[in-house]
Amino acid sequence: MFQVLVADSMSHEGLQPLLDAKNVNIVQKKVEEVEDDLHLFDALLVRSATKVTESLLTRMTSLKIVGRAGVGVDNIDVDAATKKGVVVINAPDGNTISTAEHTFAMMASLVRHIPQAYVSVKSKEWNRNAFVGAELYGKSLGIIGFGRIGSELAKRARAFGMTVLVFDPFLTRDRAEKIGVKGCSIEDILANSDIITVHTPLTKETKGLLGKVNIGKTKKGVYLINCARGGIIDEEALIQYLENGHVRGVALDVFEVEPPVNSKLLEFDNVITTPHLGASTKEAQLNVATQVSKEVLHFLEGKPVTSSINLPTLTKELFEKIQPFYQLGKKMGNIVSQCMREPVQEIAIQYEGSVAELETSFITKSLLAGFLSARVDSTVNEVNAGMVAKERGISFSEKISSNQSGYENCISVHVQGDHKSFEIKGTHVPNYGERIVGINDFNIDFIPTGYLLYIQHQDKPGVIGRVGKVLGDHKINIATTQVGRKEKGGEAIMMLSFDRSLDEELIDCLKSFEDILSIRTIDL
Ligand SMILES: NC(=O)c1ccc[n+]([C@@H]2O[C@H](COP(=O)([O-])OP(=O)(O)OC[C@H]3O[C@@H](n4cnc5c(N)ncnc54)[C@H](O)[C@@H]3O)[C@@H](O)[C@H]2O)c1
Ligand SMILES: O=C(O)CC[C@@H](O)C(=O)O
Repeated sequence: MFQVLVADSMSHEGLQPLLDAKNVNIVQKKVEEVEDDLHLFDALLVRSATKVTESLLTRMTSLKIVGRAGVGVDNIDVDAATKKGVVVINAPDGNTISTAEHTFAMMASLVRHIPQAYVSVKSKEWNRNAFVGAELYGKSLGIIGFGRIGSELAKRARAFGMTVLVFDPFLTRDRAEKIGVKGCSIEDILANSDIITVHTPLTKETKGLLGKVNIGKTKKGVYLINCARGGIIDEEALIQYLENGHVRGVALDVFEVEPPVNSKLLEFDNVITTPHLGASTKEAQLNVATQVSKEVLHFLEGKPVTSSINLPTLTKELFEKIQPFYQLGKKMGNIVSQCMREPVQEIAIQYEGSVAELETSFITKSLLAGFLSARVDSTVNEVNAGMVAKERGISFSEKISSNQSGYENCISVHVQGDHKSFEIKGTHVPNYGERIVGINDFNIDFIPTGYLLYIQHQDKPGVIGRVGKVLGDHKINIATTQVGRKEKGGEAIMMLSFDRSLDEELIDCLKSFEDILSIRTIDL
């Protein structure tokens, strides 16, 4: 009999697949209430309230799977779960419509002062002049993060006659055109939107995305909305811009700390809030609970799961053989993503030599995960990478070729974007490790690890020396250097590695050199 702990409140109807299963016993209690029995549970189902920490995972010694009835898994220590061999699944699209509708409701409430007017009428006032609002019609809505929720919101905004501007590193021209929105840079969104709403996950890239600098670039009188995750809009900066009147109004469903009992934001009349209600509809809760219940049951019964966000389903033996290429693939994907910072439509992977005899689809997924994780968040991995890539309109293919690389094994990747393409080659040498041996037709040889600087430059005397001098002047120690060129005096590349990351100011200084064509930092 499998023991399943449902630790947060969940739709009873949605739990029916588990309740109906003859081999499952469900306990619906908070973690604190079953502290002594934690070691008995095979599965744990949560929403966002229960924090699935490393310590909780350690105490749940029989745990095999965690099911998150919702999208964000920021309340689950996925790395710790992965290390312990615990599968984490979520319900990625069950609450999309509810959250998009909630965001829309917040937007309408914000520009028409509905919450403030409600409170006023309830206090027996009848003050029509105090709540004159604005129409949504004809306004520009900037959507940052154009995944499931962002796209659903865009459809609704267009139906209201709004101009929709969208920023998402994954948005390709094709996808934008299909949905009828305008893909643009974040700078365009900041400068031209009347209302800006964020729909990204909370990652190290999106934390504070709307902070002191970026809010300062918005139109005076802008409205801001966050129904994604607290922290994407920096609360301290937001308070400053509310105080100086730059931001006209804010709608928040989520906060850096929830509940936000001590937050100064609650003191502003033009900040409207809900207590993380985006997904709180009967429909969404039924959807997400049903999705995770079915998946958990499948998993416990030994059937495949489709929405796992951490573990690959490989046998240990096969995994050991693939492991070195798996790692190499992930790093190559990550390098490509960081070098090619523009929308990508196609990723073509070619395998040559001994690696081609292995189950390459796993390496492909690992490579995609490396590529996507540099853009999405840490929850994209080899299990869901293919699905996420397709959702983002990125096609990928793999080809097995006869070995013409000159190496015992070789993985080549060609990435095609809207305006540019990028190529990289890697190999794994037994007892020696992984090497990147080609970039865009340049032969090179470096270990993909640490902090790297990829510089394209003219092959002229003194360029390498000048770079070295500036780094030296800033007390930056170069750990390794690799250079490559195709012909004397033509285009050349440098790959430098460091023990620590380089600051923006230094990169800007290097970029200003005449013979430097481009610079990319790569953090592996
Ligand atoms: N308020 C709620 O109750 C509630 C409910 C559901 C989801 N959420 C939050 O909403 C978020 C979005 O959900 P979704 O289902 O649309 O996820 P999604 O993965 O479909 O979409 C997220 C999008 O953000 C984009 N993105 C990532 N980094 C970016 C960056 N730096 N700049 C711009 N775009 C970036 C990704 O490319 C992706 O398209 C979730 O991560 C979750 O945290 C909140
Ligand atoms: O469980 C909830 O209600 C919140 C869910 C939401 O934040 C999510 O990420 O799916």
